[in-house]
Amino acid sequence: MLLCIDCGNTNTVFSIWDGERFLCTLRTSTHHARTADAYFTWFSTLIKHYGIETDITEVIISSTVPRVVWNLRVFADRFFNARALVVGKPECALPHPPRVDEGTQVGPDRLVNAVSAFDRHGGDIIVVDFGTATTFDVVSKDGAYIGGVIAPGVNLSLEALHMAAAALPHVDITKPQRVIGTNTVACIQSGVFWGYVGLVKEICARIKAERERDMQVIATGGLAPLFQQSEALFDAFEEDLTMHGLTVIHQYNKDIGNL
Ligand SMILES: Nc1ncnc2c1ncn2[C@@H]1O[C@H](COP(=O)(O)OP(=O)(O)OP(=O)(O)O)[C@@H](O)[C@H]1O
Ligand SMILES: CC(C)(CO)[C@@H](O)C(=O)NCCC(=O)O
Ligand SMILES: [K+]
Repeated sequence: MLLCIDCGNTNTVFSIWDGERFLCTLRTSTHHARTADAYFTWFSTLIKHYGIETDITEVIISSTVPRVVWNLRVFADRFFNARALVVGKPECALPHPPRVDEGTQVGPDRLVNAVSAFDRHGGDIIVVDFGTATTFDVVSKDGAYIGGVIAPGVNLSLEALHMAAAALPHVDITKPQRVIGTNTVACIQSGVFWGYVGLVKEICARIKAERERDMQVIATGGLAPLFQQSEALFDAFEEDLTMHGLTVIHQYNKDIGNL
């Protein structure tokens, strides 16, 4: 079995792939100081709680936080006797190398999203990922990541308002019924919710215009369904997009004899 680890700036997600389906998905907050032993304590407790029979022999990691990789590698090595494949490292091959400016370190989560979307839908795709940042990953017709857009994440924008303005409270995102807020909370929710609806529409329209073609828009990340409620911003929502991409990249490295 393959353990897929997707480490974002806010949350780290573990998912076990048995070759046909994901047996479970476990989420913890990202802490660079968490040790391999601490990961295992947490992981084994939950696996036992859910009564999952696991036989993990392989591990793949995507991490947007470089400092956590070392402890995750030790975790894979110590507890599963596995040498982890780490996306973005030279030893991890990708089906299509990214076409970006020389010296650019594309976020591994974005590379994984591009591979995943191409595997499921073919090329000419925009992936919108609502994580710590809201990212747009542009996938060419032949499946390469060719660039994109990075905007502040929804929760980050809400947090920034609260942090910077003494009179603004912490607010959770929700879909407001109206645009004109008649209290502070409603005003903030309107600004962020409708602001992001506009941001997604405008950026996707401009990407399509720049590429001079229609493109499918695939959304992922916990907040995507909330935004889809307003109007059809995306052609599809795929909760497991990044995890699926990790399985595809792992299989690709096996197929080319890299593992
Ligand atoms: N209705 C909602 N209101 C507020 N937050 C939500 C809602 N639905 C999901 N979320 C949050 O969205 C986030 C989705 O996680 P996701 O993995 O997409 O990104 P992240 O963990 O925030 O960022 P990163 O992957 O960069 O660490 C979770 O933190 C979850 O608590
Ligand atoms: C943009 C984030 C933070 C989104 O998780 C991540 O992909 C990242 O750190 N990227 C590095 C820069 C880039 O992707 O161009
Ligand atoms: K993510």
